[in-house]
Amino acid sequence: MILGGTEGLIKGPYYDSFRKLSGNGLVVNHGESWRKRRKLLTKHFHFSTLSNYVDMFNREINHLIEALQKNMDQCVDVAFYVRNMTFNIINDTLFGNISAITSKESREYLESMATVTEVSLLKALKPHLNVLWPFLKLKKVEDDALKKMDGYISKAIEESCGKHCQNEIDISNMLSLLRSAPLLFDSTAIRNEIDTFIFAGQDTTSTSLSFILMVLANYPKHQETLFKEISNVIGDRRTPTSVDFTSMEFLDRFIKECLRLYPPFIMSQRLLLKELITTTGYRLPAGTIVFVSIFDIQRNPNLYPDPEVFDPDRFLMENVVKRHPFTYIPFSAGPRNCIAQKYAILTIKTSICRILQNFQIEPVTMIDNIEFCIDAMLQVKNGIKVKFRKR
Ligand code: HEM
Repeated sequence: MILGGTEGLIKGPYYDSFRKLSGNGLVVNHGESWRKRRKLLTKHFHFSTLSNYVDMFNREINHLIEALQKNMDQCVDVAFYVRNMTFNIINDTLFGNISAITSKESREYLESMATVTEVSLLKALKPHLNVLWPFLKLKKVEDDALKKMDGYISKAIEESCGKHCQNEIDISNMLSLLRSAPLLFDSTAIRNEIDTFIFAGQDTTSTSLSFILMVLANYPKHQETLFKEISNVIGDRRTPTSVDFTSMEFLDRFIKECLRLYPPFIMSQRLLLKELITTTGYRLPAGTIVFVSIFDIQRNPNLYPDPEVFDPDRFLMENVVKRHPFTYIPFSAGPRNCIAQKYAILTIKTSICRILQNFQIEPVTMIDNIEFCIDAMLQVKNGIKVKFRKR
């Protein structure tokens, strides 16, 4: 009722501190402004646009593979490599192919975003800090990081416009799409939306990929099954296309089971504008703040027996039909679900195929020993480490 209905369309106060990062971008916006923007931006993630992305994904994944080859047989902290790749992919998606940005500037942007996210999370968890904020040293740290991010976005927008914005609207270039609707997006709104998409898309995808690599390393039998499926479908060709994925049934179930156990975005929060009475008779008055714990729902033993056991068969069709669709919500569900779900899954599938075509993965971080820690995304204490061996 909360995710699927209209009562829970507004995000709760937990999100307020993230407004510094993304203003009134799509994640925190609401009402008519959100509806109109969502409608326009949905075009960008239409299936026909998505298939064009696979070439770009493959190009960026080549760089990841080169970097991993240099570190073969060593203990590798996967987040570092994967984050760079997902950041470059999102940049290409937002700005088209631009070259003026150096890898140092990208790294600084990522570091600044991590600082601002950390500070925002701190303020969300300790709201009293907002009152003291102007007097704290952390304010300067936050302001400096925001300034660096702004400089980066300005430079990227300037180059992208010079290269791509003079012609007709190109819906596969998000900046061009945003600029095509000046009444909806003035220059501040454009920057807010760009920050939103980097913020919403970067860490979520890289966190998912890091956990998937950890799972692959820990379950060699599943890794082999997946490799055989990839070899059967792609054969001798080097790079997958979006059509190939329609025949990779195990890959699909494997990723779903990973996102069930390790959803990067662990909790959503909503503010109820109207009273809501649940089917079991609870009365939630208007103004109630509702936490929806994605992590707990997906590990609820009543919905998933032996929830901690990794079993991709849970996503065989005959098992899926027995569950309510909202028992599996790594991308949330209902009108405010993830706008880029198909895009993210395509990024993940392309990356996993290419990585397994090149490497065997061995565990360093053992699943039985991991400890989760609180962050904006699901995280493991001490990071996720694996070894890549030549296949
Ligand atoms: C595996 C990767 C991803 C996961 C697990 C994920 C998960 C989610 C979830 C759970 C929400 C709902 C948040 C809430 O209730 O507050 C959401 C919303 C959103 N996501 Fe994703 N996401 C992923 C990738 C991406 C990517 C790659 C992008 C952009 C390129 C993106 C853009 C957004 C946006 C803009 C929203 C807000 C939609 C709205 O409220 O209308 N996400 N995502």
